[in-house]
Amino acid sequence: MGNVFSINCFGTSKKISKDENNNHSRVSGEEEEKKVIIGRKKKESVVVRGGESVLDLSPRSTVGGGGEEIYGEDCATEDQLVTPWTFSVASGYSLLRDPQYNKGLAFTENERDAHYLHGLLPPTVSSQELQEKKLMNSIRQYEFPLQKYVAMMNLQERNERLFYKLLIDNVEELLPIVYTPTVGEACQKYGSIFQRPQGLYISLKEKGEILEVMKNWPHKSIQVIVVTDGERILGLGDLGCQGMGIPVGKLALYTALGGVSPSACLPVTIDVGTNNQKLLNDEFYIGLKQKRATGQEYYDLLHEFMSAVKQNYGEKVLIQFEDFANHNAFELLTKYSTNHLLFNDDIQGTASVVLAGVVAALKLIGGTLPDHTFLFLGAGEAGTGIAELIALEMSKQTKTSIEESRKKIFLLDSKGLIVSSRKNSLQHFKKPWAHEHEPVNTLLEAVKIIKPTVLIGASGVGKTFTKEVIEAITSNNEKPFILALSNPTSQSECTAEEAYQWSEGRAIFASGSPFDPVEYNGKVYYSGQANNAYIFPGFGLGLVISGATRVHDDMLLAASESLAKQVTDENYAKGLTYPPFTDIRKISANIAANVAAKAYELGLATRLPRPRNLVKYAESCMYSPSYPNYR
Ligand SMILES: NC(=O)C1=CN([C@@H]2O[C@H](COP(=O)(O)OP(=O)(O)OC[C@H]3O[C@@H](n4cnc5c(N)ncnc54)[C@H](OP(=O)(O)O)[C@@H]3O)[C@@H](O)[C@H]2O)C=CC1
Ligand SMILES: CC(=O)C(=O)O
Ligand SMILES: [Mg+2]
Repeated sequence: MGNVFSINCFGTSKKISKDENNNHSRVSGEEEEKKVIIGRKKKESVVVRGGESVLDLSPRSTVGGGGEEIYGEDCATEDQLVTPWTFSVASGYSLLRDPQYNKGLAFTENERDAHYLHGLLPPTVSSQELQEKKLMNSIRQYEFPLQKYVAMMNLQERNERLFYKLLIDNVEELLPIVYTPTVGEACQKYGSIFQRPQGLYISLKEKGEILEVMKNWPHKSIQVIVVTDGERILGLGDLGCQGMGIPVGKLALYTALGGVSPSACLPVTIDVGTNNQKLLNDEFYIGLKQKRATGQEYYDLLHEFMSAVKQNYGEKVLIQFEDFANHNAFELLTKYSTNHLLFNDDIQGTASVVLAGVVAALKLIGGTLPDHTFLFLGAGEAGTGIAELIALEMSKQTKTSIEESRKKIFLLDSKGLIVSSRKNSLQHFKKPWAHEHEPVNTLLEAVKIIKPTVLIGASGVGKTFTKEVIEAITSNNEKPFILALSNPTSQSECTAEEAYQWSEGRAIFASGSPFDPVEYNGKVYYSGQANNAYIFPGFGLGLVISGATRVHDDMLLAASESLAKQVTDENYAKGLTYPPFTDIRKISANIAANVAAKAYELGLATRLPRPRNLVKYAESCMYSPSYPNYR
């Protein structure tokens, strides 16, 4: 059996084996498979993969002027198949098609010369700023948000740095495209708009082989994984495998908003089937066409996944559970949070962002946190998660028990107010909220009887904050704080316009998906976006930079405190309870620093010694989308 030798950057040589068919096997090893073009070397170009350079095996020209095609398909027959990846290609052509390194027209003359790019690009050399301007012009011309989403995803697949530059520089304009609300529509239509796969798909078919499947992912140094099983995608229900849009979108925010390097992010969708009949009937559906696996089969697959993550990426990779249905979400969180670095964004990230909004809102609505009475529509992951963190903070402030603090917080589910007479039939996460109270069937009745000062919608059902509901809360409060958290916009409990109109301009309002400013009675009202996107990127960065081993509730409080502190007088003057997303990288660095500080304080940080200035350290760790210069 012959061998090809490659030279690694430390000057030693390493074998690339050939299999029995004389095909070059993939470069193996645990190193990051990171390609850095290090320049022309005589007639071969050289690619460094994870500290190892591989002599170019790219095609030579053939008689007749045509290039020998890269993947050897020309020589494939039905009997003799070829393996597409057995040829390692390092040409200018492949550089242009590698989103991690591609710069498009921004490749300089020197780079074009060094990397065989002449002729493959038109003569103009553009700046990244000009590329950005051109792309923003083109994106703005699309009529529908979904078209913009597809354009952005294509850009991400073509030129990663330019994608992040656009997203960072135009965050308020593009966040609603790559994230809620448009990502919701994208997930619904994922099968039809599907072009190039993004993220890692792990289905029941991979049972017993998840570790092997994970090794197919090109990057080895993963720091953050966002994983969904697609069963509760925003407020849109079970979208099965098409939920992939969510981990992809969340991780784009980890990079753009939190500065975690894109190659350290891994989006995962676990496909155990779907109970969405419309998708099962859809010929373009991309997932397993079967009903959802449940019970032991489901938990075994999840367990194999969790074990494979630890085995492949180590103890310190952060796992974010996202958009699982609540009948699995709480159980998975309890089961794995003691032995993995993980959190559930819908339960915990949302809690942290809403607590921050409430604390900030005190400047506008008055009183202290324990002075307020909270009423939730929705007692699932978001509702009970938020309620629990508010109660925790209240009991810290009042030095009373959490049971005592819970008495100021009421939740309604689809069957009415959660009260003690329902206790036996309640899901376990609702039980702590079963107050001694007469049954109440509707939200309107509950608002009238309980007289909340803060109303929080986390039901996933749009239009449930009716005119009567908002009038009722306004009649009891000079300034009611109303949060319509459900996503996407179609599921929002009310619109900003409705909140301001029906409260006659008195409500302080925030929502999960963004609303434009509203003009009412000659005054412009601004509403904040109460979305966990404010928290998870900075929260995750804080965990990563401190080398945290576990997530602790006090870290969620630390993130929340930091976010609330960053609301400025200028924001308050506009009625905002969250700072604008335009400052999000600074906000994330501060959140990261507060979370990391808490990790050190709790003895849960392993990155030692502790950096003295954690904000500066967080900033210094953040990914920049500017193009590097290639030798
Ligand atoms: N803004 C943000 O950052 C976030 C927003 N969300 C949004 O919150 C919503 C809920 O998410 P999540 O908590 O995870 O979902 P869950 O499915 O866990 O919970 C939904 C809850 O709403 C209740 N509900 C449903 N319909 C009604 C109704 N008509 N009246 C009263 N209650 C009702 C359900 O009742 P029952 O238990 O009886 O079925 C359940 O308690 C989603 O739209 C999601 O997009 C979620 C996370 C973050
Ligand atoms: C924002 C979010 O995580 C959700 O709506 O599920
Ligand atoms: Mg979510």
